Amino acid sequence: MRISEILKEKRSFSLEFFPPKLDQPMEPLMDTIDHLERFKPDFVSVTYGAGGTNKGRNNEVCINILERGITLMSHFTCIGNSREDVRERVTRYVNMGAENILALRGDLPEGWTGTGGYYTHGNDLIAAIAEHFPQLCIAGSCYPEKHIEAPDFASDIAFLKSKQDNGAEFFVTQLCFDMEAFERFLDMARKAGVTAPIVVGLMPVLNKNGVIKMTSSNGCAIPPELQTLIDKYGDDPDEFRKAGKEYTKDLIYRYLKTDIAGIHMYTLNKYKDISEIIDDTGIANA
Ligand SMILES: NC(=O)C1=CN([C@@H]2O[C@H](COP(=O)(O)OP(=O)(O)OC[C@H]3O[C@@H](n4cnc5c(N)ncnc54)[C@H](O)[C@@H]3O)[C@@H](O)[C@H]2O)C=CC1
Ligand SMILES: Nc1nc(=O)c2c([nH]1)NC[C@@H]1CN(c3ccc(C(=O)N[C@@H](CCC(=O)O)C(=O)O)cc3)CN21
Repeated sequence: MRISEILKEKRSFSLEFFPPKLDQPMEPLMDTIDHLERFKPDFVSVTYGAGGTNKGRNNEVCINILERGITLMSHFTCIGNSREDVRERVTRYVNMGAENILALRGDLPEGWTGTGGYYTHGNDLIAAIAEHFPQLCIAGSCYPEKHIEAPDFASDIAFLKSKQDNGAEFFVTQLCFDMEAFERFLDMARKAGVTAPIVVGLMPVLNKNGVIKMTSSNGCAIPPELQTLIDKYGDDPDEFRKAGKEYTKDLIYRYLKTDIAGIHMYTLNKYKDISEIIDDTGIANA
């Protein structure tokens, strides 16, 4: 199903998985999906390896999701893809039966200054996919705390608007723990004419290093409450996870009070804590 159609009817609840590295087995991920399938997510996304290291695994996981009858949205990036590569890979993806795609520039591999491919940014990739694959529902990404490379908010939001103009039908946000920043962003985007639904990308707080790595590499703030958690339980992974789950649930409640189109939760390929968060907050039944 096209996700844009789902978003017309309800607030979505969705999950994100990443393919295992090439030398890792598929079973743990399959086991995770087996466990999380019962929540009947409106869709699931599958990430796409930077530098193309696990593109093959992305395909495998996508096929599996479709075989399960779950609505799929694969990530797809410009990194290292010529014009022909994009045409070929997206054609293969459409032929699998997929109807949705998250079109991204992608993370630049260490030392790179550009995508090393024909397209240079999310917005031109979106335009190309929209032109050649009108049957696909295209999503783009957006940045409540602005993209780390963007010089200012105004330009980042102008590029966001151009993604919509180029054919993106909805957006998924970067992780954001700072609710005030999020509300400001939402306001700015709407004022700039971004009318498409905005689904929140949500990173569960389960592991100190994961949180620090993702926030610092993406230029996201660690609000005082989260910093307190790090200071208090940083040396005790179990206690951190316990407190982090409560923090995550609270974050979800706060997001649900805002004008968002859905919650897209990173599963980090784990199911126990994720299931607990979904059960306790009831987000799967909203
Ligand atoms: N937010 C999300 O849900 C997800 C984000 N990502 C990551 O997000 C990152 C970037 O992907 P996108 O959002 O597609 O990047 P993007 O191309 O939209 O933006 C990247 C940077 O370039 C600037 N920019 C955008 N269009 C431009 C243009 N036409 N000319 C000059 N500058 C422009 C932006 O302000 C930003 O600083 C990657 O690191 C990707 O892997 C990955 C998965 C999901
Ligand atoms: N810049 C950027 N690149 C991405 O690939 C990306 C985003 N942002 N934001 C949205 C989603 C979220 N993604 C991710 C990817 C990894 C972790 C993470 O915590 N990884 C852990 C390892 C997890 C594990 O293997 O158990 C880490 O320590 O890197 C979180 C969110 C991928 N996506």
